Amino acid sequence: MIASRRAARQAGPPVTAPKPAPPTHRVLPVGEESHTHNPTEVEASKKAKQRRKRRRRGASRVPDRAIVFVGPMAAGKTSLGRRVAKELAVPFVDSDVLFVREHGAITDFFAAHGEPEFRRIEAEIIAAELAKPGTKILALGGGAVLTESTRQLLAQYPTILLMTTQDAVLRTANLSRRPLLRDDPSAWGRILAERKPLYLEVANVTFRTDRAGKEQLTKRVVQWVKAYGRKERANARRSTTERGREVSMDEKKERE
Ligand SMILES: Nc1ncnc2c1ncn2[C@@H]1O[C@H](COP(=O)(O)OP(=O)(O)O)[C@@H](O)[C@H]1O
Ligand SMILES: O=C(O)C1=C[C@@H](OP(=O)(O)O)[C@@H](O)[C@H](O)C1
Ligand SMILES: [Mg+2]
Repeated sequence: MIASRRAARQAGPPVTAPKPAPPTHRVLPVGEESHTHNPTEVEASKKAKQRRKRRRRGASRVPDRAIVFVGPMAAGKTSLGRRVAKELAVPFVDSDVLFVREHGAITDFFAAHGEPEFRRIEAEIIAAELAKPGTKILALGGGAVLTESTRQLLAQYPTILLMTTQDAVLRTANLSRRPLLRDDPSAWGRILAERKPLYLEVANVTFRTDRAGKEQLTKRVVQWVKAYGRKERANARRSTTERGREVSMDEKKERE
């Protein structure tokens, strides 16, 4: 054993086969590190770094809590919310998806337990999700605003209302998964009329989803979210400075 170790020391480091030269025109996947001096790869790595920096800067402008989507059934909360989350590189959560995961299909649940029980569990799911820290996009079901405790909670979160028309909904949406529309699609307008004041009460901004494509809307909503975050940060900085000034004024008075 000792002899063989000595022999190994004398033999020097193990000889390995030379590594194959890196391919010269490999396009690096986004975010992959590179330690090569190949000019193409160095350039690609620089661009990936810049992209990551931009994303970090973008994320830092976004409010540090949930950004909530509300609005009538099939207005686009789930589909647009998911796109906006992807663009901002933050998690996406849908309260209906959380409900279905725990309690099964919403239509079946309505039939077996009724709407009030659905609303009770829905409100619990939303409150629990809002209580978790961190930035995320949270899409609610269309009737979530019927619950007063949910409306009160939403006052503390940037809330985006997506609005559309019955014609657009009947053209595009799959109504079979929505128990309130399944048997009577034209109930959409009546339900909206009842809920509209509640949507307006909780919303900070409204976007129409029947007047623009998903891509354009995603960009506009992302811009709004970033602007909201910037304003909020500027206000927080201003009030900290003002508080600082108040303290120093008090100290001054005490010294006099
Ligand atoms: N501009 C748009 N923004 C969002 N959704 C749209 C738009 N145009 C059409 N749609 C379609 O409308 C439907 C909205 O469904 P969904 O996102 O589930 O709405 P909600 O979650 O508000 O009930 C989807 O089929 C979606 O593809
Ligand atoms: O408006 C409503 O009362 C409902 C809307 C649905 O969500 P979407 O608004 O995502 O369709 C879902 O929560 C449930 O079917 C009840
Ligand atoms: Mg939805």
